[in-house]
Amino acid sequence: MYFLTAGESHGPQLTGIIEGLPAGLEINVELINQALAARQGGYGRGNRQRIEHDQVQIVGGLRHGITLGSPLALTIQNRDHAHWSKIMDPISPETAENTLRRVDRPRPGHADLVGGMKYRHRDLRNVLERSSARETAMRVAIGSVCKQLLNQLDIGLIGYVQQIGKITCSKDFPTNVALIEEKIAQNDLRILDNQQASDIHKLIDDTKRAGNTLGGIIRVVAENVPAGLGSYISWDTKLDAKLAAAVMGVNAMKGVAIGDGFTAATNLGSEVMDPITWNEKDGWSRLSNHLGGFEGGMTNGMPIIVQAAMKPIPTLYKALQSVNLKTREIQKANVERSDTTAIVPASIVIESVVAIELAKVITDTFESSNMSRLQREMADYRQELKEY
Ligand SMILES: Cc1cc2nc3c(=O)[nH]c(=O)nc-3n(C[C@H](O)[C@H](O)[C@H](O)COP(=O)(O)O)c2cc1C
Ligand SMILES: C=C(O[C@@H]1CC(C(=O)O)=C[C@@H](OP(=O)(O)O)[C@H]1O)C(=O)O
Repeated sequence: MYFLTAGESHGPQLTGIIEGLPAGLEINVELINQALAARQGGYGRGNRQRIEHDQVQIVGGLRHGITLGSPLALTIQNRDHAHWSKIMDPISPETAENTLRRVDRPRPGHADLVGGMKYRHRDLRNVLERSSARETAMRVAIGSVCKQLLNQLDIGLIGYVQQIGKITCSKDFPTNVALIEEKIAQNDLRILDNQQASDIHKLIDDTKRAGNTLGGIIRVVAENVPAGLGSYISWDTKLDAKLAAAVMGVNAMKGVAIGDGFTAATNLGSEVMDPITWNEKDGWSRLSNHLGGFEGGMTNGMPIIVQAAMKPIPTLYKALQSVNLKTREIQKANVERSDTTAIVPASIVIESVVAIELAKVITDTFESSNMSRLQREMADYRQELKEY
């Protein structure tokens, strides 16, 4: 299975294609739209989200709500395009008015300067339109399709916010997906400990007032994943490596950890390895899960735990120093309308890319041209693991 996205932030639409989904997979479009709405939400977002009302259209690969096994094609309209139709016209030549509105003061921390240098763009809009995290809306739509596939194989997963700026949002980290869903539904920060919400709202408000931005840490948990997905055989078959690449592929991510991650490096072996146990009913298991569900690049049957560190948003309303591309004068960086923090939507994006990687490894591992056959194969495999 693989996927591709296309589309600019203020272009007409986002487009996505997923190839390699089994035929016979029931897709609930409402669930995709719910995930898209969740990605638009969260405290700390900028005004763009008041304009957009993300809804997916499925324009290929689906008939009567059931996949055909052909490529699934999805689109999401950019409502804001209506205000940018001249500047973002795909066909007509650039107008004189547009030339005056070129972006020429690159923002530190965004793709502007290096993207301009590499592709030799003189209008940095040609870079920022695609480097914008607007594209993550499509990854969430694709992720929701993959999550539905996983759910139909009894695998659950959820992403939530663990830390915002310097505030740690919970001391306990449960692995029960239903429990996490229940807790994060109680606030607009996707945090477990609702009592912290007002402190965090204040932190975001103060940061916004100061023209500054915040990052944070996201945690994703996947439960009931069978052991043995991925392989130790070669470096590029390790599933933890693929997850790390997918997570780092999300805009603004600066770190990925599996399980205890960097903390494992400072602890003793006895505090990090997860002792093995067995019982008749459940088969093989572990007494703890410091390794986040991975050994040898393979799932080991424990919940998968992935953490992602997101840097603060690069566009600062109190802009940092930059240099004008045309005049070479030192000037303040360009300010595009921006989020103060996007840690909440990013938690849904990270959940989505983890779902995509899990769906990929499953459809690549098992015979997956038909969903009920895949379900049968997966059930047989789970039974075999139990009896090992
Ligand atoms: C959901 C989400 C929303 C974002 N919103 C903004 C934003 O409003 N302004 C901004 O400058 N960067 C925003 N970013 C971050 C930039 O897209 C990102 O920093 C930029 O593409 C450069 O890539 P890099 O940080 O991965 O190096 C957002 C990221 C995500 C995941
Ligand atoms: C459009 C989205 O996020 C955008 C991501 C983004 C960036 O630089 O990454 C910059 C902002 O773009 P704009 O200037 O158009 O408001 C965000 O709003 C979205 O998440 O749907």
